[in-house]
Amino acid sequence: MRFVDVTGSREAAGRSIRLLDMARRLPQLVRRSLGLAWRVDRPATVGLLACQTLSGVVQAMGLLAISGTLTALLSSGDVLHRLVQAWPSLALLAGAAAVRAVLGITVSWLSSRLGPLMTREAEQMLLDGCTGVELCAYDEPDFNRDREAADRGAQVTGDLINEGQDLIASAASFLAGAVVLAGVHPVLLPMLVAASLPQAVAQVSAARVRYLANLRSNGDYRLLAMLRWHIYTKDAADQIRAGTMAGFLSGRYRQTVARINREDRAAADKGARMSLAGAACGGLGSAIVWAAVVGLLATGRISVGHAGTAVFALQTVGQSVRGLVSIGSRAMRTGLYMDDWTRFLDRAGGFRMRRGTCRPASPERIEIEAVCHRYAGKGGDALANVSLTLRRGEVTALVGYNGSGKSTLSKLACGLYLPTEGRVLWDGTPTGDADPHALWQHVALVPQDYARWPLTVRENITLGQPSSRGDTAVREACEAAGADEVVDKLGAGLDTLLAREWLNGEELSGGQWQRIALGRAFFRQAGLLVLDEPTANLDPRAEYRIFQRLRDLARDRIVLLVTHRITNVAVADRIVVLDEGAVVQEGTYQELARQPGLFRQLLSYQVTSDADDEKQPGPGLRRR
Ligand SMILES: Nc1ncnc2c1ncn2[C@@H]1O[C@H](COP(=O)(O)OP(=O)(O)OP(=O)(O)O)[C@@H](O)[C@H]1O
Repeated sequence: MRFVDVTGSREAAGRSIRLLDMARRLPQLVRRSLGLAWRVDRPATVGLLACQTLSGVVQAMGLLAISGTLTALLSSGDVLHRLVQAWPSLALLAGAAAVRAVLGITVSWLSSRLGPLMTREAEQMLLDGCTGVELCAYDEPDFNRDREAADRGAQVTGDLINEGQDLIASAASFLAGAVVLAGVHPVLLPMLVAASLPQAVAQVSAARVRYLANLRSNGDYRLLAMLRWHIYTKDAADQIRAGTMAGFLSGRYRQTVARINREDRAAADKGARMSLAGAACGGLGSAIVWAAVVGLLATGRISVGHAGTAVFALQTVGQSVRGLVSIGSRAMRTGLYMDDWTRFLDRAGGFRMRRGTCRPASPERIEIEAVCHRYAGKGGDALANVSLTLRRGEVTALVGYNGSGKSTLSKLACGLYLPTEGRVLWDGTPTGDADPHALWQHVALVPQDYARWPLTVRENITLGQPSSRGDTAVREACEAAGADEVVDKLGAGLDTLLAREWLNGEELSGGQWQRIALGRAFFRQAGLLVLDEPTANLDPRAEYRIFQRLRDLARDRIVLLVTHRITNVAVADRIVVLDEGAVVQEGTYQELARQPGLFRQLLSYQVTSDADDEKQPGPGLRRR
């Protein structure tokens, strides 16, 4: 059981991390991190840049002060005279150190302020991106994989500001040291950079190895997240216990963790070997540079004071080159994750809603014309050549076996899916040409798996869009759905929070939740009401009330009802029977009940099972 990256495109991207590639992309990364920082907090971004620039300048001044101090101290004359001569340089040195310390603290304060803001902003942008994709995106494995990768990218966005800042600091420090070193003797700087190259190559290679290992474990990380969710949330807690599944699930978890650990260990070992080889070559290179300094001093090409300055400058430049490479490779890895995030935002996984701009009115007629629909990755059509007209004032019922395409057809009527072939027309406008949000203003949908929002009852009914009539409208909708009885028993009425796990929250039964879900559909003044198995969890009295109300509701809207309760579909003006994605019968209850066909078959099963129920006393009756 493993999630698989079908295209392998991310692995290919990971393999492309090379030193030159990194050098090319680092400025991009810094720019991108600064761009996001600018978006969330401009003064802090300006402050950061100013502090870093100042810090580099101060460091260069400090190095020059070292040169001045050493030259003064090593010159001839008595000690007091030499100290007096060295005094201004010493003061500059101390001042530079103090200013750098203050700047360092300011930089870390500003970075810690910006980092979390950037992460939250990146998450928000991702959420906005997700709500703007076509519903069919969720049926595509690639979309789900890209979305999860983008989520990880959003999480690490905040790290990039620290890494970006460290990079700028190392670059400033490198520049300061390089200027001073080049002043001491021009041969030293290129020698030092050449000596640092092996370490740079090793560090980048090690970062690539770690990123690729992480990429290979990506599917396993997703699996762990899924298992964790099922193991520790309430949803399946009863079934894990009653089904004694705990051992099986944690065994699966352990197996997956073991796979990740194996990958991690192999990457860590390989990375360490690379770093060791790089460090050995780097050490040899450094020894050559130091030997060059000694050679220059011995041959009188540089003074003792300059040699002392070279020592400090070499240390500074060496440290900053190592910093540039190690932070650079870390930033590169973060950048690859961030690439996943930006790529997702740019294309919304390739599923951004791009429909028309027509703003349809509340529909009088919905015409479904020769519609075929095929889900992603499926070999056959869920709907094949379906034609149907839904009219305001009518209740149309869809019936058929499981998987016959009823829910798919209802979602096409709502414009949630666009048909792969054929058209769905709202008063003549194809759903693909309409502004989707304007179209959904006219839709009230109770799907089979309705959401149980952890919000108050009121918000669960209004979906955060209260009407001008306030609670009166909410109460009317509750009454229509039979949810008034539920609300009356709740401690805080409409203000009750429907989330048991939170303080003062309440839990509802399955049927009570269904009444709330119906209440929210009745509250919405929408021209199309779609009820998919609206009474599956209701008791017979509540079910009776709902079906009684349907006729009233249909007076000024189109009602589409999907149900397996065949005896109840008599309420519908028209019944459409689906079988394997095709319409096989259409007519009134009386017409279809008389004709031989699937409807009569379905009806006979239900009537027989109802009659059997009547004949066979329940267990309680038998006991008596
Ligand atoms: N999101 C999806 N991705 C892929 N296939 C899907 C998806 N939703 C439904 N299907 C497939 O489409 C076909 C029709 O499903 P649909 O949910 O429309 O049937 P239904 O008649 O509503 O079934 P039921 O009575 O069980 O609710 C089924 O074969 C199902 O497997």
